[in-house]
Amino acid sequence: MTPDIRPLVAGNWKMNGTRASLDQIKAMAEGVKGSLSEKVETLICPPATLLYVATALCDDSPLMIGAQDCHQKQSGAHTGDISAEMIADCFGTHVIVGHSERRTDHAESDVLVRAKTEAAHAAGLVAIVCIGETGEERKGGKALDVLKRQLAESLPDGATAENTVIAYEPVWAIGTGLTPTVSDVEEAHAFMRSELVSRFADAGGGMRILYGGSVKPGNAKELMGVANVDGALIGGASLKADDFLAIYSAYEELTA
Ligand SMILES: O=C[C@H](O)COP(=O)(O)O
Repeated sequence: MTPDIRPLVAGNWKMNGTRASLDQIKAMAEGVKGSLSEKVETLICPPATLLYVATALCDDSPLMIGAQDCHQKQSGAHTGDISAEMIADCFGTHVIVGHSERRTDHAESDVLVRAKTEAAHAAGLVAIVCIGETGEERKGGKALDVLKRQLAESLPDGATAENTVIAYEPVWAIGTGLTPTVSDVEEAHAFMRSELVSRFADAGGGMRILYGGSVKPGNAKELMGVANVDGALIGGASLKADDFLAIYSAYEELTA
């Protein structure tokens, strides 16, 4: 955690979820209604097909709804894509950009991620910008170099603590059940914080830096308690309300 930064517990449903899964969002929306929500923000990013109906379900809940990607342009001939404006039009508040699965499956570069981040900002959305090294890069001692490059090239100059969240997701930890050691997480987050402060000054000091990669109810308290870890970006464990709420509840003790 970082003093004075309100953590964000965010779920990324990836290509999972149909209308039948809306019950889980309903349960999450109810489950986050207590007083902890004043200290910790929550967000679920379902597939785009569920975005509009999911935001309607969260009308009277602090649970926010976001999207998993956006196109860098406002509109036009881009079959299959959705724009940041469309997400805002569905009452989405956030959009994930540069997830490693997008970088790999769709060859997305840092330059493109930066353009998508700018598009998100222009539409009034918070961009959750994902970065992280591969297993090979970590083994080769290059993890921090990769983070430095991705931060420098994926973030636009207009990034602020209000419009941008960083999500550090070591690629080798995603969906594998593996997590970095606490000291590796601490080192990576301290490094990202110093990079952000050196480029964005106070805004960099206030930007949230989430950890993502095999976050579960069983390891949430330990990971979320690390210095400069300002929340989580959760994949598999965000599909079920019980797991998501158990991770969120780790903050009961952390913020006590
Ligand atoms: O966006 C979420 C991450 O890719 C983490 O996924 P995971 O929690 O299933 O490892």
